[in-house]
Amino acid sequence: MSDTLLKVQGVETYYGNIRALAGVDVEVKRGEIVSLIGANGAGKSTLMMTICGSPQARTGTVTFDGQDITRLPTHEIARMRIAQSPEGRRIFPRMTVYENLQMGASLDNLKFFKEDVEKIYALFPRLKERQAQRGGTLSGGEQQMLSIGRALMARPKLLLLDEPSLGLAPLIVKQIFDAIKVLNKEQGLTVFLVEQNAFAALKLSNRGYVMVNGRVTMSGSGKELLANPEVRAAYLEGGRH
Ligand SMILES: Nc1ncnc2c1ncn2[C@@H]1O[C@H](COP(=O)(O)OP(=O)(O)OP(=O)(O)O)[C@@H](O)[C@H]1O
Repeated sequence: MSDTLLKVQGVETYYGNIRALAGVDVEVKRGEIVSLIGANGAGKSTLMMTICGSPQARTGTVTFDGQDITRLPTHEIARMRIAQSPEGRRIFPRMTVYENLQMGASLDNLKFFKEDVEKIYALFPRLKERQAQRGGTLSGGEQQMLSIGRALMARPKLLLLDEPSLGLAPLIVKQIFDAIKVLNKEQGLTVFLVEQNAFAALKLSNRGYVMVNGRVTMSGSGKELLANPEVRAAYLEGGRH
């Protein structure tokens, strides 16, 4: 079994005539937390969505667990156990917390359902307290916890997180990032994270990539990128750190 879980090679993704990704190479090894940072519109969400198959890459390849998934439909990619907490959380607002978690469970794993829900409640006790409450009435932080919890119900090999800290107070961001650390350390979960909060993301990550205008312009360990003067000037100076 290779160390590499996800490999993105030379990927170009278009919206009509607009090229959002201009030849992206990214690799995530088993057990790593890897972050992708960059400004608004750099192409970060497009890369997440391309990994999930919608939109598909026009050129290049996405390989997951040794298999070329570039042209697979999204539901088959999900069945390979890539789960996503998308930008904006996208929970079901009229369903309860518990029902939202049910929606994340895959038919393949129903025998683990109770155990998996309990694990998520242990990770985010707030969700247990709110289990009968409708998703749309939760706070932003609780909705983010639910979005991550729902993704975890799929028992992912790779968890994709798109801007989990967006719009949340620093204390809540810390709770969520601490939970990601626990999942990684205790369950060995591999995480690929898109963030504008570069400081929090790089601090948490083994490695990181910087994206500018649809291209990866820098990569390194979380520590190296945090210390890099260009990264500091562009993404960290004046930020919360
Ligand atoms: N559905 C779409 N149709 C057309 N263009 C799009 C679409 N989605 C994104 N784009 C364009 O693709 C580029 C990359 O957008 P993307 O959302 O991937 O960036 P991002 O780095 O995730 O930014 P943000 O942090 O603001 O979400 C932008 O120029 C954006 O305007």
